[in-house]
Amino acid sequence: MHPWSVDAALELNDVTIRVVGRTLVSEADWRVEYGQHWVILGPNGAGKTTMLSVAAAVRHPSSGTATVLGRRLGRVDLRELRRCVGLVAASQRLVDEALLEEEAATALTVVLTGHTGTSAPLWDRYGEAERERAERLLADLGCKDLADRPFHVCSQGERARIRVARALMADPAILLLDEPFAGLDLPAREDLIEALEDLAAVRPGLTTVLVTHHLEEVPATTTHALLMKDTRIIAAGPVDEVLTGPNLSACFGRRLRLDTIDGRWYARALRL
Ligand SMILES: Nc1ncnc2c1ncn2[C@@H]1O[C@H](COP(=O)(O)OP(=O)(O)OP(=O)(O)O)[C@@H](O)[C@H]1O
Repeated sequence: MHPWSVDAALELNDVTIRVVGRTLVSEADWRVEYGQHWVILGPNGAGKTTMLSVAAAVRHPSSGTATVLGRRLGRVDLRELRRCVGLVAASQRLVDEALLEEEAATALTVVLTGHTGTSAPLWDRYGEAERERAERLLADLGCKDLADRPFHVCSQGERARIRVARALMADPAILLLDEPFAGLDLPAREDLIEALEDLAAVRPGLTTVLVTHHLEEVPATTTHALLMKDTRIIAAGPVDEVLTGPNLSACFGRRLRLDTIDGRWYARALRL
């Protein structure tokens, strides 16, 4: 298929993002095709979350153009566009979890609120079909048995998977995950990675973008990688071409060695 004959899931051309007196992203060119699975890596403050906020139709470029799901930011109603984008970000709660905790909402209820994009459940909007869909999504994320468990008693790892199920409830064309592994212990991290790998198999059309600091957290199903440093993209493309020792060393400013085991990536500092 010719790249110009079809809209990309995401397309940034020469995008710069400035806030008062500060540049957060400089001259970014990035194209994500439907069905691709990207990881964005880079040191603290490199601009990863800012890039994701453009993809989530939360932030406009200060200059350049950004197209999300074929719609150009600045020309469309962002709220409408945001409904087509699933976002899981600890820093940007789309759901008032405190409220749901207070009401002892179950995991299933939390997922159902993703259908209406609301903090509280709107029961008259959920029928049998939505209920079945929410149960199926919990099963897809390996949380089938949690449906009736109050969300507030679920472990951090379980909550992380329930949040992904909630984000998928609106049937987004693209799923954005900003450090979804933060605060998870090793088994919970591995469970979430496995759930994301299973998701890629079950929903081949879904496009995903994951922001993380750790190579160990990159799912084996990842197809493309983007490395950022000091507001700039320093490499972007197929994962095998981008995730290399020299590229990661340049990105993180340390001499790193990269190993792959069972399709996953591991990095450590080179010792002399
Ligand atoms: N609204 C803002 N005003 C001023 N500076 C900001 C604003 N938002 C972000 N920044 C700064 O821009 C830089 C890039 O932020 P961003 O969150 O995109 O980085 P990141 O790569 O996701 O970092 P981390 O890995 O630490 O989460 C940071 O130094 C941050 O402090």
